[in-house]
Amino acid sequence: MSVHIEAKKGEIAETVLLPGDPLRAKWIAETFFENPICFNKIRGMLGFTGTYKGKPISVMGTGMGVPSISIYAHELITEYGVKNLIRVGSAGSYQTEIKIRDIVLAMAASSNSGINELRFGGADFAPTASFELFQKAVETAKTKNIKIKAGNIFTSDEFYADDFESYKKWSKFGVLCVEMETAGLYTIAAKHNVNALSILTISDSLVTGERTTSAERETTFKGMIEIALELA
Ligand SMILES: O=P(O)(O)O[C@H]1O[C@H](CO)[C@@H](O)[C@H]1O
Ligand SMILES: O=c1cc[nH]c(=O)[nH]1
Repeated sequence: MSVHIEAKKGEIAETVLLPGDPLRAKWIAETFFENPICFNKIRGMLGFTGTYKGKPISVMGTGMGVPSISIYAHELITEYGVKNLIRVGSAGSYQTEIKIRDIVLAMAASSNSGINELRFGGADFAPTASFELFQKAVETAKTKNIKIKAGNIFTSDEFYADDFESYKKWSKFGVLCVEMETAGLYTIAAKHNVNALSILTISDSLVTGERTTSAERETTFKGMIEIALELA
């Protein structure tokens, strides 16, 4: 048991899928895992372990934002020996050619979060994906005939920005989409020398104003889960 997770040692697999939404974690476990068992209910942050094609795998919600995912990533790695942390999240598109329901692999995460400024005394740290997981995800998507896009994404501390137009600067520099956790996840994984990858599905577009419903965000983003499951 750690501060925020009530699982016993050995109850969490080496590979954990990490959606922000705990109900997406429940849906993933019930839809894709064989014999899922719930290992965490603390703070309603549901976590499950089961198997997929006979291999152990876990899924757990992270909550929203860098501080929340950083707490869970830290405890999963240091208390439970987790080696592969795969975020399966939703994101808002920053580019005309990145459409609703497109899947984006985050190669790196730019951010306005203060965590790394704090950590590195004002210098920049570039949080990047695990090459091994990234390569495996690209190969899996190819095999399954699932289209993906990959590149730099933006991890924001704000969902509701004061200046809506501010996204255009990032868009101009080729950043593909925005979400709220990846820079934190990649940094904690780097610190502990384990693997992390964020696989994102576009839920809305800042360019066109289109958006999916909350129900869709909870349960219908199957393509990214099908890729993530093969990374165990
Ligand atoms: O769908 P999830 O994984 O929660 O990800 C995105 O959705 C939340 C905002 O609605 C933030 O957590 C953002 O990163
Ligand atoms: O963080 C997020 C997630 C989805 N869409 C956004 O605009 N922001």
